[in-house]
Amino acid sequence: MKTKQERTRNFCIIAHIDHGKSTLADRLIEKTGLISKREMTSQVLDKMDLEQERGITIKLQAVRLVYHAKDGEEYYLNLIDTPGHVDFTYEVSRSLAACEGAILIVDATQGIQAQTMANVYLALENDLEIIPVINKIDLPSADPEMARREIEDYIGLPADEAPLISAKEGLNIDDVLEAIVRDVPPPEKKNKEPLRGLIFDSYYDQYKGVVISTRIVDGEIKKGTKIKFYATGKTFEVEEVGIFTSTLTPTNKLESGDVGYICASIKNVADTRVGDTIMDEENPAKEPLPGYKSITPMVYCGIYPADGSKYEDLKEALGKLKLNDASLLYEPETSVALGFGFRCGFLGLLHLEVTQQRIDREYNLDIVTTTPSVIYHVTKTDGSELKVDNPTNLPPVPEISFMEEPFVDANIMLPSEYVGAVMEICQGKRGIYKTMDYIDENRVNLKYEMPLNEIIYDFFDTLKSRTKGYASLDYELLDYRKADLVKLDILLNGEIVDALSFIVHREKAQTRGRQIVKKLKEEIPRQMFEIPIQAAIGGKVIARETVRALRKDVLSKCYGGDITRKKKLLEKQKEGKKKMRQVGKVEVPQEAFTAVLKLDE
Ligand SMILES: Nc1nc2c(ncn2[C@@H]2O[C@H](COP(=O)(O)OP(=O)(O)OP(=O)(O)O)[C@@H](O)[C@H]2O)c(=O)[nH]1
Repeated sequence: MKTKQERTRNFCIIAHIDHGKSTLADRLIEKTGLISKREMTSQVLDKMDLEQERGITIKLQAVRLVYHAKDGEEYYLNLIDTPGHVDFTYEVSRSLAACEGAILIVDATQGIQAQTMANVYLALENDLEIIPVINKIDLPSADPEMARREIEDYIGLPADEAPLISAKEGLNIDDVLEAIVRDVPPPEKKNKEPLRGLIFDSYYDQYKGVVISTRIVDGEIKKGTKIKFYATGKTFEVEEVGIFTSTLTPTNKLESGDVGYICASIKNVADTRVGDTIMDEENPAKEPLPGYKSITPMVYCGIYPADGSKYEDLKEALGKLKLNDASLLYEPETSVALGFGFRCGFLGLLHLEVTQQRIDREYNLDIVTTTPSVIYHVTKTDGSELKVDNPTNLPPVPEISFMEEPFVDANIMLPSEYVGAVMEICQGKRGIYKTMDYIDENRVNLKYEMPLNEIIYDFFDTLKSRTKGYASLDYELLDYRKADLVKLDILLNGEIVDALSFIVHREKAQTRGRQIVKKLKEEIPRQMFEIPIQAAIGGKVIARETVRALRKDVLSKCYGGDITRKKKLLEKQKEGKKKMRQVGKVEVPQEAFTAVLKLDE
């Protein structure tokens, strides 16, 4: 009879988006009988509504499965879910650090994609045993041989015995479970050492306070243990420990090798940083677990209530979102054009979009967001340095000695026929070509170094549309580089609209300026007076359009006509007005603030 620890496997599933991670997780859960098929709503692991709708995994979750293997033993399989998007790379890496093995799903119709590789590298960095699995073999266009070849040739993993499965139809799922038992090493047991637990996730629960997901690496933890978090230095007394089944199930203790949860009346998720080490306050380990990083947002924008009187509601909504999202930053800011609002920091564009949608949907608030910005490093002529995430805070030009912008390493995987088109896009975005390798005879991996501020303007959408959706992208921050950057202001009726200013490379300022004034002309309705729309750099106008004045009284059409029609027209106008922002004398529709983000290059 094997010990409990010999019968434990900690693993996660890694894949490119949409290759079937959540679907396979569901099948594994179903097969091991944790939840009966009838009870199962689809995709248990993706708990948040929005995640289900967008088909992406945002919050990490873990679950313990009990599997009766063919060798007659009963195994405890701890499945740790990982978020599936580039914005959450650090969280993925910490989840992987909680495991000994990873199932690598490759879609048999698509082969290896950018995030397949990004995830493989993360798994290798964490010394995980990788088990390749080829999914979607039920589809007529599936080519399992191609997927196998790519796994062997490009990743360098033997794939002869890779299970060929259909997660959707539940085909060959047993092969995956057996491979986990056979190939993933059991956790090392180090019960005698002082406690060290890795935090790989946490969320706020109304009744229990913060619930921490942890992998106990050394020692043990139980109710009453006084714990200390290494990075934040905060101390708490443990109230409950347990494991994740379909709910939280309390246990007496968690010990070395276990994956489970801890509650300790913690009020603030920011005290429980992903990657931090849980220690025993009375018997602290000498060193924390490796790999802790405090993550900083890369993309910033202003968020304002569309209706100024809803400021307090927006504040409350952000506060609640922050309860479960330690990486969301916000602080009050004011804008001349938009009034009172918040400057918010995000891990990336997807994180921004998801937050925007949650405010809209869960809190039913109409918001206006300003142009997203990256963080620029500015060195002033007096030698001082500052970081600027809001164009409005850029010092006057004569005070700036030079500016630096963040660059990323971008990996783009695509069918070779689109190489020309993609190179053109990258070059247009100031990309610097590095290498091109063949994944197989039809697909290539292109590497570029690119300014992050170009990626946040529509790069991903352009890439997808020019490659019929076949290109996949992954990027990570590389360094900061000097660049000739300028602040582009937009003036309406001669006044700068601060919410529309942004920082751009000088070479692109002219084109962008022209595009924006043109777009704004389409968005801004004619008013009683003529409205000049100008783009300017440091007071010098580089582009201009004019919205001509309304000449006729709109109501004149109905003059003497029937009164209901007139009323309707007035009501319609009133409704239209609600969505308008008053900027100086000019009424600007809310959409205008975001329309400038979607410019065709
Ligand atoms: N035909 C077929 N479709 C599948 C199979 N597995 C998954 N799918 C479909 O592929 C799509 C993506 O599957 P998910 O499981 O949501 O993918 P995912 O990798 O979890 O995606 P993220 O959570 O965004 O990372 C869904 O529409 C699934 O129904 C399969 O074996 N066969």
